[in-house]
Amino acid sequence: MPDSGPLGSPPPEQEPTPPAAVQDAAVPVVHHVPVPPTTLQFLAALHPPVPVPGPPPPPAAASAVRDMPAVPPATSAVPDTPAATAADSALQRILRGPTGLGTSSLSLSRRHEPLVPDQVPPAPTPPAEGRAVPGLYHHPVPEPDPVRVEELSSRIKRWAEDEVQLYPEEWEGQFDGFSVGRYMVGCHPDAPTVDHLMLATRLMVAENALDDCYCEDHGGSPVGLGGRILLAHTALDHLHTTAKYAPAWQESLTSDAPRRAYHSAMDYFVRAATPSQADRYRHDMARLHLGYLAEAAWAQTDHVPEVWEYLAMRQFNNFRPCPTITDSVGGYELPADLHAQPDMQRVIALAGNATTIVNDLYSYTKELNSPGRHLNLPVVIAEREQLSERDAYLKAVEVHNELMHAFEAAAADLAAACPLPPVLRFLRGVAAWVDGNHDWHRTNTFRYSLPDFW
Ligand SMILES: CC(C)=CCC/C(C)=C(/C)COP(=O)(O)OP(=O)(O)O
Ligand SMILES: [Mg+2]
Repeated sequence: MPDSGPLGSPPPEQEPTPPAAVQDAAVPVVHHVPVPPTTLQFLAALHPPVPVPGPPPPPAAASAVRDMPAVPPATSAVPDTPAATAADSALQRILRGPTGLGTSSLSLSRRHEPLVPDQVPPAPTPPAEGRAVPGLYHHPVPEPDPVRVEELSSRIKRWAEDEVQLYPEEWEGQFDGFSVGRYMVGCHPDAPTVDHLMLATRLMVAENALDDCYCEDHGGSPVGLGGRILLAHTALDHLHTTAKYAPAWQESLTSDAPRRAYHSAMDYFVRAATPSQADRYRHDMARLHLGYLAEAAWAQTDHVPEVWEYLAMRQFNNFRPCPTITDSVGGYELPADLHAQPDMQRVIALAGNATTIVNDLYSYTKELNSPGRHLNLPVVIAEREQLSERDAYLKAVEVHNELMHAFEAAAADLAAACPLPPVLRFLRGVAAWVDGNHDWHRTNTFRYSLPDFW
């Protein structure tokens, strides 16, 4: 059980205690008054200019690269097409934090209470290093709050080591290098407390533990994956069975690191979230597991899918379960019927797809150097469309950019059509997750490096 740290917050059995979320569970009716269309004029910018480190000077050869936009300017969004400009301005109008009486709790820019209220503000943290993929459409984000990052990093490590015995000593460096604290602080700027951030962070660690240990390079294999994944899934979606067989299932939940992590992280989450938020998460994890199985089936037969088939698999083997808990982490609830709307489902799918192709681009060299053939979008495009590695990679950047623009356009349309406060806040939360995810990939030079294509 982690202690609650200097915040002096209650132990996890009682925390986090977002009264709104609990109330929403009991009273699923949305009481927010619909905001008139003029809402858009009341919104403050979601993506204010943010200083980001300039890229290293491009090598002389870079000037020979045709059709590549200039390396992103040091502030604001990085547009790449005329369509981008239109979508940008629409999104910026819509995804702004509201102002005016009674709206402060809906604003991402309000962020959170200072951890130590009387402390003199520390000097601004210098931006972390790491180069963005040239030509990638993205939004730079402010440097994640270092005080929060430190607190969260230390608490998650205590959870990993003391509560779920996640890794043997020799993997500690990799755990630290993953920088999950920085990741989650950057992705959830509206989390009210570190306890709320811990919900997302435990789940993120658990999701990666299962991927590494069951599917990838920490003992994973496609052989027998279906059985292992199904049994691990019961840590999220419990087995209800007879008295004779229940104890064996219960015991299985402690039998390996992924299951210990899933079980514990879900236990905290269920106690903090509403039943429909927990069920949303289970559904998203079932999607994720389905994606792992398709990837494994193709790996077993060394099958390279067509590009669209790969994109379909990657829509399931996807970051989706992470942005879709943004309301639980923010201490409010997007009601289930609004979450289920087809337009919202499209926004979520596009956001998940853009974030996941970001991973394909940043992890490209890591995956090239791993044993066997590791599918990612550039690899599949190269194989299926008979392109050079470089041209395929650049084409994958274009695919990503189109997904990002589609996400932003769909979010803007939905915000205009349904400007309810929890919808707007959820959309802003998903957009913040998309941006934070990019920033974590860009800056995680321990894990990722870019290919030498520019
Ligand atoms: C939900 C979650 C965080 C799962 C982890 C696996 C996943 C769905 C990703 C999008 C990460 O992709 P990948 O397995 O390729 O990760 P690395 O490239 O090894 O970082
Ligand atoms: Mg990857």
